[in-house]
Amino acid sequence: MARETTTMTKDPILKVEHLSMRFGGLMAINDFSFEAYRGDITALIGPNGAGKTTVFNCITGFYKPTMGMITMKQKAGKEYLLERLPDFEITKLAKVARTFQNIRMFSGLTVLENLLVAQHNKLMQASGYTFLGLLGFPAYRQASHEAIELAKHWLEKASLIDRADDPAGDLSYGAQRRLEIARAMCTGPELLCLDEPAAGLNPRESLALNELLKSIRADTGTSILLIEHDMSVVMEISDHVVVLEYGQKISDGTPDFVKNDPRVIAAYLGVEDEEVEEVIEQIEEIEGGQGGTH
Ligand SMILES: Nc1ncnc2c1ncn2[C@@H]1O[C@H](COP(=O)(O)OP(=O)(O)OP(=O)(O)O)[C@@H](O)[C@H]1O
Repeated sequence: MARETTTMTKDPILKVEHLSMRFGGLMAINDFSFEAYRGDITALIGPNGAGKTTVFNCITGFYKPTMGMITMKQKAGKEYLLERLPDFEITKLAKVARTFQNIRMFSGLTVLENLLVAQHNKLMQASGYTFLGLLGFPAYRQASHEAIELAKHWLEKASLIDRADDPAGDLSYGAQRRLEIARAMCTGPELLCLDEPAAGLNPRESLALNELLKSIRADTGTSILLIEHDMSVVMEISDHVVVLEYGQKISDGTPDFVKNDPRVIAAYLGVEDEEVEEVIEQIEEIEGGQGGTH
């Protein structure tokens, strides 16, 4: 497995160690370890069926791994073993939020209401888990005002403020994807996990997504972990790329390092290990040939 060493001095927010996940006779993830660094956009890539979504489901509590340890280290130093937490506590306590490959939102609620539902926990707490909200209790009124302000903030960021009162189901596909990200940001995550955020987007929507993710990284310092097939998105916005093939890590480093790694090139071309060198030689020949024409 190829690994670049320059990233090793960074501060990890997420450590996945010796993760394995078995489905009956299928070992979907086999002794997989990697780290995501604080403040980085980390991309998890690999061919279809490599195990990316399974890793995500283990991190976010949808699956309990067969083996392995997943440690989330918050900014303030507190650590959580995610494989031991139920999924709702992974969001609430560990501050890990996620979006899904298939968009999940309340399409009959307005765009703004979707972001308020995401802050339900905070509002319930302010109501003392009783009817204090109905009585206009000051602490509840304050929390409710703050929830609306936070929702508006993320609607601005996601370029959706003009659509705040429209039903979420009326938004275009690309706008729904941005709404999902805004909704996840309203839970105040330290780690935002995005499952194929660019899937089905046209080039203009893809560009808007890139800008949103880069602004989240720059303005909030939130770390982002994403699964993505669209290499233009991965190479444009990622600080760090981890590559999976058949449930095992085959490469780990910067986008430049990974895209030039022979194992990665071979995995994407679907060749056997013993053919890797041959494929690299062919690629070099082609690149050499192209170099002469520029
Ligand atoms: N719940 C499950 N039960 C049985 N097998 C599963 C389950 N979830 C995933 N798998 C299998 O585990 C392997 C990895 O699947 P996974 O969806 O994690 O891959 P992926 O890299 O996300 O693929 P894609 O890029 O196509 O979404 C596949 O062989 C898949 O069929």
